[in-house]
This record gives sequence, structure tokens and C-alpha cells, in this order.
Amino acid sequence: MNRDGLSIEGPVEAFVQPVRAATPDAVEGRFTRVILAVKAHHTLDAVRALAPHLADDGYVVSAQNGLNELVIAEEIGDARTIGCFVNFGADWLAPGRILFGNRAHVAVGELDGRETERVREIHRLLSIFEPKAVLTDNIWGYLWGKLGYGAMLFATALTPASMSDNFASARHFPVFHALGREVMATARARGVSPLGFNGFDPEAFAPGASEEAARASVAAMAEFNRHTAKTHSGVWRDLAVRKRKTEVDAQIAVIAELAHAAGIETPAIARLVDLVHDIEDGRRPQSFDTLDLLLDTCASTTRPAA
Ligand SMILES: NC(=O)C1=CN([C@@H]2O[C@H](COP(=O)(O)OP(=O)(O)OC[C@H]3O[C@@H](n4cnc5c(N)ncnc54)[C@H](OP(=O)(O)O)[C@@H]3O)[C@@H](O)[C@H]2O)C=CC1
Ligand SMILES: CC(C)(CO)C(=O)C(=O)O
Repeated sequence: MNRDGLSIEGPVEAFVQPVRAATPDAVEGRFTRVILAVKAHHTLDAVRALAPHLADDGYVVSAQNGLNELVIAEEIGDARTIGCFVNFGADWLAPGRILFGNRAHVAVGELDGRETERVREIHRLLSIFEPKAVLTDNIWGYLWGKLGYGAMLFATALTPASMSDNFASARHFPVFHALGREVMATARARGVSPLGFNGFDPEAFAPGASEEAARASVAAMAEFNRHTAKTHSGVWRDLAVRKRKTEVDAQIAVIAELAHAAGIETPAIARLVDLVHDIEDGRRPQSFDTLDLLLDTCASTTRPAA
């Protein structure tokens, strides 16, 4: 990147941006604004490494999946943490080369919902990248919406197929239905009002919602993902391409812990976490047989009581 710049490629935009890049050990100086974009399980290490480089009035914006804002705020304080939700698709292709696969929802907000000068400025900067970026007073609503969708993306990564083809598989609808319902029930138990985006409709997975509404949302997610050059999720890439651990513990297992604390059962999430571990550890392949094991759990949890 230092030699050639950062190359953004793909159907959305193509350009080369000159940048100054440094590995963590070579970073010098103190900064006011830090955008954190490491995988969720690296958040704590990264925050500890960057903290000495954060100005007294500096802050960290979490451009990640998961509830990383909780981890960051625990380490450096609520006042130095800003929430962010990103749903566009990007793949690392090679050093200095990134595929920008599609535009999608982006939102930013203070953790307590206030509209401060600094969050307005971050929103202005994000809008250069994504003109429809939202400045929100409910960032937790977006983060929990993404957790609902994210749990489904982890399920799609159990197979070799694209996100879209997974969502379009009518036989596997109970998987997406059960995962969405477990996550949305947990969000509500924590007093969060989850928000929707790009086909994901939180109301469709709320307690008491009709199966028809959930089917419409899953179909909308299949359609949305049909039009991206990033055909597979980051989770799938971690397993199939990068051959490394996924964010499943930091992003998904944590939902089961929060659900348990609220007295909510999460059999689908528990099974999903186990199956992802099985693939990470080489005990199972990415295959529809693996997804079918999750289907067995989900079909029994979503089947109406006799
Ligand atoms: N890619 C996408 O389309 C989307 C991603 N997200 C979320 O965004 C976050 C980032 O994802 P993504 O960009 O795809 O991930 P990548 O793995 O491509 O990038 C993460 C980078 O963080 C680096 N890193 C790891 N630990 C540290 C550390 N302690 N200090 C400094 N750098 C570190 C990694 O280096 P190295 O490779 O050397 O380990 C890697 O370059 C994740 O939470 C993901 O779920 C959200 C929406 C879409
Ligand atoms: C699929 C995507 C880009 C969201 O649409 C994502 O969040 C991921 O790859 O983890």
C-alpha cells in the first residue's frame, strides 16, 4: 500500500488511493479519530495497542460486525467509543487490493443516541464513501439487526453455495427463521428496538410475527445478495479461502450468553456455533449435509406444538 497505494476494485468504484500504512508496532503519534476494522475476536488486542495513540479527546469508531462497542467502551470508556453499522460487501484480494462488491446500508451513532458535533463529522466523512449513510440515534438497533442477519450469514457459510442461493433454498427456511427469532427475542429482552436494512426485516422475526412475513424477508435477502460481486460472506471466506478461525465466538456465541441471562433459549444458535467450530477444526466439511444438521435442530424448534 505504501508503494502502490490502496487499489479499490470491482463494479461499484475502481480507483487507487495513496495511503500511509503502518503495522501496529510501527505506528507513531496520537490521533483523534480511529476507525477500527479488525475481526471481532481481535478487538481487545487492537484497542489495547491503539490506546496509547489515542488523543485525550480522541475516539474509536467500530466499523465491525458484532457488539464490539461493548468491548471497546469497557477498555477506553463510553465517551471515547462511537457505534457504527456496515453492511456493504468487501473482500481482501491480495496485499493492497480490495474488492468493493456492493453498496449497502451504513449507519453511525453515539452509543447514547445524542447527536454530537463529532458524530456529525464522522457521518459527513462516511457519506463521501456511502452517500446514503445514516446518522442514527439508535445504533444498537442497527447492531442487533445485523446480529440477526449475521447469524443467518454464518448459517450460509456452512455450505459452499453463495449467500443468495442459501437464502433461496426453501427447504432451509426453518434455519433462517429460527436464528432470526432467537436473536430478535434476545434484542427485545435487552430493551433494544432492532432496525431493518437491505431485506432484513426485524419485525418479521419478532415473537408472534407470521411465518409469511419471515418468508418474505428471507426472499428479500436472497434477492439483495443476488446483485453483489461479493457472493459469499466474510465467514465463508474465513473458512474456505483464508483457512482461519471465524468471528463465531465473539459475534454469535455471545448472543447465546446474553439470551441465557435474559431467560431465552437459543438451541439454533448453540448448534450453529458448534457446527462452525466443527468446520474450523476440520471435523466437518462446508456442505449442505452440515447445514442439514442445523436444519434438524431448527425444524424441531419452529414446528408448532401439537
Ligand atoms: N468484509 C466485509 O464485507 C464486511 C466486514 N464486516 C466486518 O468488518 C470487520 C473487519 O472485516 P474485514 O475487513 O472483512 O476483515 P479482514 O480480515 O479482511 O481485515 C482485518 C484486518 O485486521 C488486521 N488485524 C488483526 N488484528 C490486528 C491488530 N491487533 N492490530 C491491527 N490490525 C489487526 C488483520 O491483519 P492480518 O490479516 O495480518 O491478520 C486484517 O488485515 C469484521 O468485524 C467483519 O465482520 C462488516 C460488513 C462487511
Ligand atoms: C455479507 C456481508 C458483507 C454483509 O452483507 C457481511 O457482513 C460479511 O461478509 O460478514
